[in-house]
Amino acid sequence: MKRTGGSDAAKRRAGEAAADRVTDGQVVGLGTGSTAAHAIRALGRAADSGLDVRGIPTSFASRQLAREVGVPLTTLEEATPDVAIDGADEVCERPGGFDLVKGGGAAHTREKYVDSAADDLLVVADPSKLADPLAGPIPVAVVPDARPVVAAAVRELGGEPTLRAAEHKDGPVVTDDGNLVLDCAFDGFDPDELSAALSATPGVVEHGLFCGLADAVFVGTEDGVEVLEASPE
Ligand SMILES: O=C[C@H](O)[C@H](O)[C@H](O)COP(=O)(O)O
Repeated sequence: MKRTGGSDAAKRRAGEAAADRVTDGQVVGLGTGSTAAHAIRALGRAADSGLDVRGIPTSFASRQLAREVGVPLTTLEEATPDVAIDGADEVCERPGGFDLVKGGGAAHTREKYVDSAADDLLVVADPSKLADPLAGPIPVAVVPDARPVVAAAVRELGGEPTLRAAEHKDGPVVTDDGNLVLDCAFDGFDPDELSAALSATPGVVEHGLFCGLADAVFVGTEDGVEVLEASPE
């Protein structure tokens, strides 16, 4: 579920600090959400000042924003991202890295394959996103016809699925790829085990657990940015 606790100034500091890590000639996975949007805007300004950068968007929204602010775009067919900058709904440190819950904006399917393809994943967040342990719910994108069987499988795993409703239309949220989202609440879970079980469920397109993918987390605060680097395992 989308957490809305952090201030926009904290999100901006995180986004700008991560964008600052991008170097000339790099291809950047452009995450989705209000925090990643600040990184995209910063990359637009950097491109304007002469930085050679190309972005691979993870959603309709990040593509639109990148176009508006002047980040040149490319695709996974043409390039591999050197780095991805993406937000998160929850961040929890683990040995050797971080576990994330993503998908509050229903973009986690594209985010997962773009973030996974990047050499480095930089997460941008505010302190309200730090969690230990992860609490969820876990967004699960499903093929629309498969919703009842995926919901039954989630209940078998001990979860309670809720079809995500759209805010400004009657009916459910439909993802950029035409899928539905089940927000699945669990009363405590092991991220690796749950991730594997959800990935193995027929009808699941992608889920919002990103285990061990992130290399660093930029946490914007009211007066600066704290950078959490993945600790050695
Ligand atoms: O589907 C959306 C994404 O996973 C976002 O990166 C995540 O929800 C965080 O968004 P925000 O920075 O707006 O809190």
